[in-house]
Amino acid sequence: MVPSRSSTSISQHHICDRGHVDERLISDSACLSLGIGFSPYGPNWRQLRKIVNEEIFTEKRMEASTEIRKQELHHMIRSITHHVQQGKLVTFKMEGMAFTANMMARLVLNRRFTAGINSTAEEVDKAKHFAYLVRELFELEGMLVIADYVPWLRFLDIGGAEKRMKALFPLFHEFLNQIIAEHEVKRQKGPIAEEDEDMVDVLLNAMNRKENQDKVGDEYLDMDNVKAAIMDLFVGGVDTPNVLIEWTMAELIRNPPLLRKLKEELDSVVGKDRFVEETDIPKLKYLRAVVGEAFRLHPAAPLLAPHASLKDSEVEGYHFPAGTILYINTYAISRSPESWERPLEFDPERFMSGPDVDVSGRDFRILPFGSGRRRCPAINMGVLLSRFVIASMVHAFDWSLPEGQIPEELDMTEVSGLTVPLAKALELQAKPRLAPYLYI
Ligand code: HEM
Repeated sequence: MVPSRSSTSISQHHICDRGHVDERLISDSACLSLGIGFSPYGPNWRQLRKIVNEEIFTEKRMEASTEIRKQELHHMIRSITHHVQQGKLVTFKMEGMAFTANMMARLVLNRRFTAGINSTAEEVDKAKHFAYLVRELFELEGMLVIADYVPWLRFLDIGGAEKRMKALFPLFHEFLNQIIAEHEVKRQKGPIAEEDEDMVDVLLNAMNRKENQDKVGDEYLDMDNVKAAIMDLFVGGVDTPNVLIEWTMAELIRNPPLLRKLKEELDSVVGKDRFVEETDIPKLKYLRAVVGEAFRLHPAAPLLAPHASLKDSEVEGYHFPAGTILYINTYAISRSPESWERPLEFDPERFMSGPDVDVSGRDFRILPFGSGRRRCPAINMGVLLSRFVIASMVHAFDWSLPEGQIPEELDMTEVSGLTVPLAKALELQAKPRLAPYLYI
């Protein structure tokens, strides 16, 4: 699909929604097709999306979760400091993953993903099991499966993805049942203040509302919808920000003058006696330009999620029969020389004059979160997290490549999948650069 005008047409005429679901993902479990991300357009999706838009990703809840993001970021800084003290390299992806997974797990499920130093043996076991489930799901989602392209070869299960999915889904169901049971126990003890509700509570409230109970058939949201939505929200929020964050760091390491400029901005706005706060971000114009440029050059999900035409349609002379699977190549769009000067160059200066880069789906030259009604519902959170992590990392540590490696030769090879991370995980040396008492 060619850049801007086609995307505009598709979005405006609403011909394009999620019609197709990855066959592997739903074949052995109704789970994903009943949630948000992979479900086809219909009453269930409309209701879940309304809850997500109007009750989950609201400004009020974003504000209420500030402390969770701050605490988890400080965990990340402490974990990196620990590596430094042991003379180890920092694998940026692993630290980022622990941050996003713990933060999302707390927001969605009210529990951490990794165990802390004071955790009991039972908590450690639970955290390990949870980590296993999520890693296995990410790996399977990213696998290239021949049968998705040549369906009649499915019976061969080349690569074994289907067998692994079959083994994984019962474990996921069991895990989700436990989470729901824990929430039910908590909820029976009495009403929960709005600011203490996690996303599971919000979904359970919606399911239990009289308005929903009175509905029938596809209109009715049941426990399977709630479980599928829990998975979507957790999984949707862990990998994508992490991929973007690792790419941004790689670009900064490869371009030392840009890294220096960002550090100078951070020092002048934040100083050296405290860590970055989310409230600093509006004053950090260069930071916003750096992250915007990373969204342009490295969209985490380059083909978005698969879309499909809902009816026979004509767009700019191309005919799309109903049911055509459409992949929107946002990677090609944001690297198109028709839209951008020097499109392959990482140059935050392009966003330094004028308003901030718009990644909300209105500027069809840059669509890291998609566009139209199936665009990411968590754009504000995704942008905020990416800016907050990059600002904090660049401000709290001096970063350099391991001995003998030079920035210009950093391996920027990509690996393909649902998301596109660096093929070789970024490994860096870190040195704390702020007042020493902050790292204790
Ligand atoms: C940098 C961060 C993020 C990026 C780049 C990103 C990107 C995307 C993209 C490209 C899509 C598909 C859009 C389409 O197919 O048109 C999507 C959908 C979705 N994202 Fe995000 N996302 C991010 C953060 C998050 C977070 C933090 C959450 C949850 C807490 C989340 C939850 C979802 C969900 C539920 C959908 C499915 C929406 C639907 O089909 O109606 N995302 N995201």
